[in-house]
Amino acid sequence: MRFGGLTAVQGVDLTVHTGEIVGLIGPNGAGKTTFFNCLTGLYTPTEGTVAYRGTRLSRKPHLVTQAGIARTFQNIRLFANMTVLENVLVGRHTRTKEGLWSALLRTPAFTRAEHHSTQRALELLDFTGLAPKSDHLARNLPYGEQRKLEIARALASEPGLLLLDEPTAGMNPQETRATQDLVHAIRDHGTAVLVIEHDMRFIFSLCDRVAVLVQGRKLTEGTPRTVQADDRVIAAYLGTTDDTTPGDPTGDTP
Ligand SMILES: Nc1ncnc2c1ncn2[C@@H]1O[C@H](COP(=O)(O)OP(=O)(O)OP(=O)(O)O)[C@@H](O)[C@H]1O
Repeated sequence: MRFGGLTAVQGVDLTVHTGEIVGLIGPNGAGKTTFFNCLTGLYTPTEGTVAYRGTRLSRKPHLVTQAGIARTFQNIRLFANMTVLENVLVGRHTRTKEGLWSALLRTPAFTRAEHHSTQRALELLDFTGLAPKSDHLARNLPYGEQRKLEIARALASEPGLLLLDEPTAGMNPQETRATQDLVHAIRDHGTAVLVIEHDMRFIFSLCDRVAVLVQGRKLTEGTPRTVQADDRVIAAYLGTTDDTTPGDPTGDTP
């Protein structure tokens, strides 16, 4: 993926298996979010294709969601003036087949689908611990619960792969621990998880595997223990690789 003269992501190949949590780490500007944006159709890669379960993915975000990939964003993107339940229901739209006319005419098929969606959304609120706040406006939730709601909304599309972009950013240690438990529970329910995060303690205790991006390329991939012990990873974070790190054109260590 190129932006003018800058190659933000190049030749990154990453497999996430069902029942696995994979971490994607790398210094600021390494291309992590760009990689997510290429996967989810927000960016059209200047070269290459994106495939999921052997099928080439559409470049339209809602079709990517329909194909089974859901995501959360670095900056929370909730419908602030809608309730918690309504936010999750919005996440169901790619899983409901009823069209505009059946909605306007409130056909029996539409009513059944609506009932099923509400049931499923309530189950997800239970699962994420937000059920007692289902009728609260999203904007009135504390920060940690807003992040949880984003995850619940993403899960509403019943993804096979969930992409989490910095899910613990701005959280206190208690909220971070709760998020870790939630991600484990999601994995245990059979959803593959790929997570970007700067909190290394969180990533190394959460993930089964970790991939490291540096200047848009995959530097290495392995178990948390292997990656933690890799001198090249430490050098990349400190900006002491042979190449200068992005955002540090002098190559000076911070
Ligand atoms: N829409 C865009 N237009 C131009 N350049 C972009 C765009 N999006 C990302 N970039 C550039 O691509 C590079 C990778 O950015 P990206 O946000 O993917 O990195 P990141 O690893 O997610 O960083 P961070 O950890 O700081 O969020 C950066 O140099 C960034 O400035």
